[in-house]
Amino acid sequence: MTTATERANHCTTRLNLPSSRYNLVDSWHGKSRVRVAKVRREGTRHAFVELKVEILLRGGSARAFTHGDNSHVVATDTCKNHVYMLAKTHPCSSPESFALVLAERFLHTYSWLTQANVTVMEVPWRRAEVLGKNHQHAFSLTADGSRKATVQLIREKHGSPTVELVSGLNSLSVLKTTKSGWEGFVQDKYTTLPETNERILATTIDAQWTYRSNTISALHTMQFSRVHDGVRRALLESFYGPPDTGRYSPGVQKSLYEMAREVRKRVKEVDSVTLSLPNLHFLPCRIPVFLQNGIKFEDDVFIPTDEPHGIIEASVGSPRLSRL
Ligand SMILES: O=c1[nH]c(=O)c2[nH]c(=O)[nH]c2[nH]1
Repeated sequence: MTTATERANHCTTRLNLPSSRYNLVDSWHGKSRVRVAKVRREGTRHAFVELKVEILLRGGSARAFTHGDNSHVVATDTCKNHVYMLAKTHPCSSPESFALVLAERFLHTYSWLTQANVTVMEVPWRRAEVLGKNHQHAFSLTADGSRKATVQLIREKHGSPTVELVSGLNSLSVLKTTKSGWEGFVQDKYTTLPETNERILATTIDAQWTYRSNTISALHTMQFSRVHDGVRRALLESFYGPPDTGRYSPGVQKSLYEMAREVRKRVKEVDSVTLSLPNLHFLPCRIPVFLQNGIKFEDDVFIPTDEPHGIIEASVGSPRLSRL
């Protein structure tokens, strides 16, 4: 679920670095893609959740790498078992809460660990609707974006552990057929793209956000599902614009900024928002057979492409977070 470089960035170095050139600098291990599903039964009405979990543990196991001494290694198989054990008692109602409790469980159980990183992705099953009614126990898989949470829990020498929680909404695909353009960009001998004030705008939103309150006790009482719904609504409503008129977008960059600002404006718990928006091009269909037959492109027939695509990313947060 994460790349090795992301994991390396994640596992901030707290080791005493060895002086020799080829010593172990840092190490961690864990289990990836642990899948678990939970049914919560409230009478005949069931709730269903499927999670994909990744665990990375740091601390105490350097000698397993350098000397083959596994005496302080929690087997990756054991890591997996903790996921199922927790699912038995935890409602699994939000990836954030599950990740937080799981990370705490590792630090609490194994005293030599200095850090537990847990990422939980929720598979987007939604309650089925039949004849306009919510079904009691049937679900369908949607392409409506999925929730993700990453918790980094660090044991401090004195006092309680510190925590960093990043929530995410991934792969939420959106499109609008007008009220989008791209003009005024650099023109030089390499430029071939014509300017336009009429085009399709399509993207797949990947959003990540951090929280203003970053203490374990504040996070334990946070209503993550309400926050998530608020973030989703802010992103979508900002991208779409009002239903009757829409809102003109002069570029993905401006849309992204407006979307992120809308999240911060509406959802008070959110601190910084990072958005990654691919620009999924729908090319005007001006193929030779159209031209030969005198058929004009009238903003009607397009050729959808997914490769290559533009990629526009930015973080929006308090001024103290700004690097620009
Ligand atoms: O909204 C856009 N932003 C860009 O940076 C860009 N670049 C491009 O070729 N088309 C677009 N569209």
